Amino acid sequence: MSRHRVKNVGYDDDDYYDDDGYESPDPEEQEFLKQCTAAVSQQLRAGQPSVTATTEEIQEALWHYYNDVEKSTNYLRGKKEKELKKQQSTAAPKKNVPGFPAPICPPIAHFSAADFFRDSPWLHVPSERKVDIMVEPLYPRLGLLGGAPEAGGKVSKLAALAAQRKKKESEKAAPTSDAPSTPQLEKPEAPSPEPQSTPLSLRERLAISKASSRSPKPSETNGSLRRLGKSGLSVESPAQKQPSPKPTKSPELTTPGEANQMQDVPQEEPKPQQPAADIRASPSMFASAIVGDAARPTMAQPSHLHSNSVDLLRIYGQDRAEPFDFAGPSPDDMVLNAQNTAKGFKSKAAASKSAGDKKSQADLAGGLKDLSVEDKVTVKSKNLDVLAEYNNSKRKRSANFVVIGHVDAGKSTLMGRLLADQGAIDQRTLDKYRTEAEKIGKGSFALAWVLDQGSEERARGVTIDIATNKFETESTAFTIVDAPGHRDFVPNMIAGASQADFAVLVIDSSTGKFESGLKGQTKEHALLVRSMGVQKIVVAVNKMDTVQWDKGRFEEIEQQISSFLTTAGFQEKNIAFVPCSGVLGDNITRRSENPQASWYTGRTLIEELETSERYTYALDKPLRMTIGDVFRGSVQNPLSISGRLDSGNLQIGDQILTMPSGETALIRSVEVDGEPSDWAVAGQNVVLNLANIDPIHLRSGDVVCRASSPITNVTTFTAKVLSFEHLMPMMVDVHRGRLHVPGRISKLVESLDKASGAATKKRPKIVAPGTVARIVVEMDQAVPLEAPTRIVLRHGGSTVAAGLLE
Ligand SMILES: Nc1nc2c(ncn2[C@@H]2O[C@H](COP(=O)(O)OP(=O)(O)OP(=O)(O)O)[C@@H](O)[C@H]2O)c(=O)[nH]1
Repeated sequence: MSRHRVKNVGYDDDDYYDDDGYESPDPEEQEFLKQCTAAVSQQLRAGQPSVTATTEEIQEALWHYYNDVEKSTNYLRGKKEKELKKQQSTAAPKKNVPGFPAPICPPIAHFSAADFFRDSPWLHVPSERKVDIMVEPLYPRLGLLGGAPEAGGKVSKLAALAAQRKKKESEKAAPTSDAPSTPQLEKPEAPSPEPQSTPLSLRERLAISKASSRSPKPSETNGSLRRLGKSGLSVESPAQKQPSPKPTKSPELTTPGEANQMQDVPQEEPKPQQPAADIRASPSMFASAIVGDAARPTMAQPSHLHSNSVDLLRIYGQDRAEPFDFAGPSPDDMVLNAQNTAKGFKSKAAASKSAGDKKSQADLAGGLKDLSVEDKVTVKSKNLDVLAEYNNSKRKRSANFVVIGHVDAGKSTLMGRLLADQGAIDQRTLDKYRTEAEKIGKGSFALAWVLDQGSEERARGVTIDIATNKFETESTAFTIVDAPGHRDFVPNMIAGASQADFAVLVIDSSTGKFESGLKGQTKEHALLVRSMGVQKIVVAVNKMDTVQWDKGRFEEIEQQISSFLTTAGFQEKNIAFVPCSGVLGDNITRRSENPQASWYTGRTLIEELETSERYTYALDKPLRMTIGDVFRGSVQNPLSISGRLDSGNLQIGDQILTMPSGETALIRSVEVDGEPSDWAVAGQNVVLNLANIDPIHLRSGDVVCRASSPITNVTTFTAKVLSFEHLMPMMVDVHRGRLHVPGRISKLVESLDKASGAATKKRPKIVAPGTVARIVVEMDQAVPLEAPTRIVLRHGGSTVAAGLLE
C-alpha cells in the first residue's frame, strides 16, 4: 500500500500548489483516499460500540497515519469513546469519591486550579511543617554592588550594629571629634530605619561571618563587642558623618577568644580629619567590602583604591595577626612530613625550614638549572660543502606527487596497487590486509589499506589525512602523497599538495560517478594543485572495468577534463590521460590484457610518471622547511621533525631557528627518505632529530630556517589571488601547507586583468568568481610567511581563493 503524505510538502515547483499552498492530489491518490475513508467509516460503524465520524475527521486521521486504515480507525474509535464518556459524565449528577474532598467547583465545564491540582502533594503540607524559610541577608541591601546608600534604605540589625561600633571606635581613636560617645548594647532597641552609611571593613565582616556560623552565647556578646571596638581603623570626618543608626543587641557577634585575637592586632594610627569641603563621593559598598574602611578617601590620605597594590597588600597584611611564613613548611608539607615520618622516611621539614636561608635558595636555583634544557647537547659538524656533496652523489632523482580526486574515486586503491606491483609492499602484508578487510566487510578496500593506516580510515573506508609512501623505479625515487578526497578533509589535501612536484588526478569513470565527481572535489582539487604551483598532471581514468573499457566513455571524460584543466591554467603538454583499473591492476604497471581494452596503446601509469621532468629546487637559497610532523622517537633521538625542504640545505651539527616560536635547535642527525644521511637539500623529504629545544616550541606548519636569514612572522599580507567564489571583506582561513590560521580579507585593493596583470578596477566592493584580484589579508596571530609563498583561502568549508603572497 502506498502511503503518501500529501499535505505541506515543500516542493520548489510552484505548479504543485493550489492558491492556498496545499498540493492537489492526483486523481489516483484522490481515489485511494476515498477508498480508505469508506473503509474507516465502515469499520467504525461495525465495531462495538458503533461510532460515526465525519469524512473530514476520517481524512484528517488518515493523513496523520499515512493512510493506514487500521490505525486511523483505532484512533477515531478511542477519540469518539472518550467524547461519549465525557458527555455522559457531565449529564449525570456528581458523586463524592470516598477519600477525596468534595469538588470545589460546580459541575459546569470550567477550569479550576484547585481541582486540577487536587492530588498534588504540595497542597497537603501539614501546617506544622510549614516554616518561614526567609533568611535575613548578612549585609545591608543597598544598590547594585553597594554604592552610596540612599536615604530611606532599610538596614539589617547587624549592619546597624556594625555602624554603631565603628562610630564608637572612631570617637575613641579621635579625641578631637565632637561626636558623643554612645554606649553600645546597653540599650537594645529595634534597628533604626535611617540609612547605614559606614561600610563594613573586611575584618568586621570576617569576624561577623565567623561568629554567625556558630550559636552565640548571649553572655559573651557584650564584652566581645567592646573589645572588638578597640581595633578601630579609621576616623570619620564630620563631613562624612551620617546620622548613626541606633545601637541594637545582636546575637551575631564574635566569641571572646576571637575578639581577644583581634585585640592583639596592631592598631592603625588615627587618620587626620577630612575637611568638610571634600566633595568626592564615598566609595561603593563593593569597594569598601574589598578594602574595608580604609577605602574611604580623605584629603590627607587618599583611598587605597586610588593607591597602588602595595597599599592593598598592607591593608590585608594588617588584618592578619601572623603573616604566613613562606620559608616554613606549607600545610601540605606538614601532612606529607607526618606521613613520611610514620613510614620512617626522612622528613621534608628541614629542607622546607631552611628554604629561607640563602644557601638552600642557591641550591634550589642550581637544582632548577640542572633540570632545565640548558644542559646543552653538542654535535660536531663535519662542515661539509653540501652542494658539492649533492652534485657528486649518485642518488636517483626524486619526485613527489600528490594523488587527488573526488571521494571514492579509487585513489588509495590505485596507489596500493602501484606499491604492490613495484614491490614496495610484500605479498604477505597484502594478504593480511585482505583478510582483515574482509573480516569487517570491507574486502574491496584491502589495497587502499596499504595507504589508509588509521583505524578510523579503515573502519570508515575513507582517507582522512595525507599518507606518504615511497617506491622506486630504475630512474626515480617516488614519494606518493595520498590526499583525502572527502570535502571535509580539503585542508589535509592542501598540505599534501604543498609537497608535490606534480599531481595524479584520479577520476571514477563509472556511470554517474564521473559526473558527480565533477560537481564535487575533482575540479576543486585540480584548481587547488594548480594554484599551489603544480604544473604537470596525470589523469588516471579509473574503474574502467565498470564500463567495460568503453572507449567512448574514456574519450568523453578526456575531452571534458582537458578543457577544464586548460582553463585552470595547465598547459596541454603537461596533461596526460591513462585509462586504468586500480583493483585489477590494468594499465598501472602492466598493460591491460583485457581484449576490451586493446584500443588503448598509450603509456601505462608508471611510464607516464617516469616521463616527468627532473625538477629543479632552490638548493642555494636560504633554508626553508615546513614542519609536517613532530614526534618523539627513541632515547637516542628523543625529538624529531619531518617535512620536505622547500629551499636551501642543511647538515648534521647545524643550528636551526624555528618560527614562529623563534627558538633555536641543534640538528643531531638527518634521515633522507628513511636513510641516515649527513646532509639534505631542497626537494628531499627528511626527518631531523633535534636537540636543545623544548618540543612545546614545535608544531606542524612551523617553518625551519636559519638565524642568519630568518623568515619573518607577519599578521597581515597582500596577495594576488584567483577567486573561486565571490570575495568581499570577510572571514577566511589562510592555508599554507600544514599551516592554517583564521584571518579576514580586510581590503580588496584592485581587480586585475588575467593576461596583462593590469588593474581593471580600484577598490572593488566585491570580486566575482574567476577574477584575479589583489587583496589584503589580516590574521589573528603572527605566522611565518614570505613572498612568493602560495596560499589558499577558505571560507565556510569551501575554497574561495588561492594565490601568491606579494
Ligand atoms: N570496480 C572497481 N572498483 C574500484 C577500483 N578502484 C577502486 N575501487 C573501489 O572503490 C572504492 C573506493 O576506493 P578507495 O581507494 O578507498 O577510494 P579513495 O579515492 O581512496 O577514497 P578517499 O580517499 O576516501 O577519497 C573501494 O571499494 C574500491 O574497491 C577499480 O578500478 N574498479
